[in-house]
Amino acid sequence: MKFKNIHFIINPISGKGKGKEVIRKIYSLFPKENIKIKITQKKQDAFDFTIQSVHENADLIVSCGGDGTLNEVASALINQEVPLAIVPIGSGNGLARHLNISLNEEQALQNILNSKYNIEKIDCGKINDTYFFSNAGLGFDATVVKIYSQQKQRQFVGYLKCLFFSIFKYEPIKISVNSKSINYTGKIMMLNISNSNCMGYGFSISPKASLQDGEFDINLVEKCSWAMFSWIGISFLLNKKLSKKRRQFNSSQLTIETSAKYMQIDGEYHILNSKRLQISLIPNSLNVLVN
Ligand SMILES: Nc1ncnc2c1ncn2[C@@H]1O[C@H](COP(=O)(O)OP(=O)(O)OP(=O)(O)O)[C@@H](O)[C@H]1O
Repeated sequence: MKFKNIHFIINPISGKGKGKEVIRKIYSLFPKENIKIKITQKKQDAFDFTIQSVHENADLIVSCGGDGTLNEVASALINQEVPLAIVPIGSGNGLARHLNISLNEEQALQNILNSKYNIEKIDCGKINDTYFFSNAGLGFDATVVKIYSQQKQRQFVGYLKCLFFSIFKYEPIKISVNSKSINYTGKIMMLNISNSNCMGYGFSISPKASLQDGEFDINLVEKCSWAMFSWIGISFLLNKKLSKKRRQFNSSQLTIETSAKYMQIDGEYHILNSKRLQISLIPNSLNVLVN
């Protein structure tokens, strides 16, 4: 095995408690002298444990959890040499899918053990003081995530239900977006900023997004009727533009002024405490094991 001091950061409740099963598998697969296991108990633990692991000279840090845990571990590794590996046990797993990491936890662990992955540098995103790795959004997708975060059914069917309920809850929001490629002020249905090409569950609204191109792939959907928005939803599935209300552009820097009270960041619900969002891409800032 290539790595001699692997630290596993495990969220035991991720993916309906799959984390506990992962702990057993790690102990059965990896030599004890080469590993350290840290189990999170609450939000922020994964971030703090990762910072600690860097100081303890870990040569690989493995996030075993969903997108929330992954966001915390990766945020602590920006501009550090030590690489990140992912054992995806959440529900969406957007970044892991983009990186072609096995969604079977035992296989993902075997691939780390047998050094099947390569180390590559990827771009990361920053919104004010918060990092993101997969995608972030304001408007409709944020409403879906907000409703999803309040319910217990954390699987695809649950997600579809939230999508349906969001149609009745959602109100278009006022926004002003400024970047080198677009200046837009008006009401929107949604604004999604993608670093990776996958939002979770294999679903993508920006299939050309690359983690290594130095730019975000951005989709802005202007306020429109629900019939038109549904049509645009179909355009996302077919990967065709189909409507002038959907604008697509690339940028590495954006400034947003918004009346929105919340947004989604890597599929997690975030309350906004500022009306001004400074969004920037940090190129080649994270070392990740990829397939
Ligand atoms: N022991 C714990 N008990 C309760 N919550 C925890 C614990 N450890 C971490 N958390 C928090 O649990 C939340 C959800 O974690 P995570 O996203 O990894 O799993 P998930 O919700 O199953 O996956 P996904 O986000 O892909 O649906 C995170 O906000 C994390 O900080």
